[in-house]
Amino acid sequence: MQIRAIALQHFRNIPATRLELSGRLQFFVGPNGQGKTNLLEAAGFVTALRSFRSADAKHLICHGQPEAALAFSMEHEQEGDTELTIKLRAGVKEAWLESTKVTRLADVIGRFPTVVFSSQDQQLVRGSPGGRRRWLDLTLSATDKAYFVALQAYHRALAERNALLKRGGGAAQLAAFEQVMADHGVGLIRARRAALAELAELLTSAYAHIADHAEPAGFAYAPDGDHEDAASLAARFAAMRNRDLAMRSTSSGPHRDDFDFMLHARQAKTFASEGQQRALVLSLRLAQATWFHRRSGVQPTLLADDVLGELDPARRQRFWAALPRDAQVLATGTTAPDAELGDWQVFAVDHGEFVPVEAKAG
Ligand SMILES: Nc1ncnc2c1ncn2[C@@H]1O[C@H](COP(=O)(O)OP(=O)(O)OP(=O)(O)O)[C@@H](O)[C@H]1O
Repeated sequence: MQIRAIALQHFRNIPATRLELSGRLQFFVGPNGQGKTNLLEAAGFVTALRSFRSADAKHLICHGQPEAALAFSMEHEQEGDTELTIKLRAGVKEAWLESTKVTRLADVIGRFPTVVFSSQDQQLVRGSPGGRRRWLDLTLSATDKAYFVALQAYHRALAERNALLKRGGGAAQLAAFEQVMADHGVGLIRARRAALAELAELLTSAYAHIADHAEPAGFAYAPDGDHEDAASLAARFAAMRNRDLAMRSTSSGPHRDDFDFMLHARQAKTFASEGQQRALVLSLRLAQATWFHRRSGVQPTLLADDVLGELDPARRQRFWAALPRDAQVLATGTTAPDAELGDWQVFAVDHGEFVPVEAKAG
């Protein structure tokens, strides 16, 4: 997939802009706080109609404006030239594919894959389980509609059970929601286990490209209760009922799953060095890109937010060499990219304005 044009209005600090993107490599250069990440954040919207850094859409609308608009023209391996338009208002998000309104997220999620490489990614290794779960759920949801549907159904039933627990609800009603959660929950556990096994192989191979030494990398999946079938998961929910009534929320289940990053069969969050953790999360994003491509046949657009600057020159070269040759890359940095890293279309970013920088002659 290649994004050929991006038009934004009142998105964060970008008043109005239309960028025509030519070729495979675009670089957005400028000092801190000018709007480089905002542009990548907008581009990332095409995958799941949401921001990769803010859960709350109201932060995305330019201060003092009632709404923001984002429009994308994309060349797509399977769908040809496609236009996607998104409008954001306080509490309201609407999207159109061509001129057809999108009514279900399931119809677009993952059709336009992007992968973000962010300087915040080390939080995936070191931070709370919620961030890792969100990453895994998005990676699976984007390539497996059944997973996305099961995840939604599980979370709907979980929300209903929690509401009932707060009201001190009866056993029969709780059991009904537990059955729905169990039916969908076992599928989530199974899919997560299989995906992490496949992603671990991709992670090890990407890590070997980026790091100085090839080291076996992977994940240790820690499901919050390992259940092979719905009956055993339902029994677990039932067994927790009294405790959950006292806590007024569902204390265990797939919504509490976690996994650790492993390097050399040791927990990366405690044993890996800063540099190893950085190489690990870059490898994770490469693995995610390969996963998307393998599953959908669509080459994701890569959004590299100030990652080149973080790497020493040797790793920068290796990272670059590890990217798929035919992937579009939108990258940001505070200094212009090295010429040897490719033939970039460069835009200077200044207070939300994007100005094409002419390529130097010769
Ligand atoms: N809703 C909003 N309305 C107006 N401006 C906003 C809004 N949200 C963020 N900003 C502004 O956007 C700017 C941040 O832009 P961005 O995060 O893209 O920076 P950047 O160019 O990537 O910088 P860095 O190199 O520091 O990462 C800040 O000046 C911030 O005040």
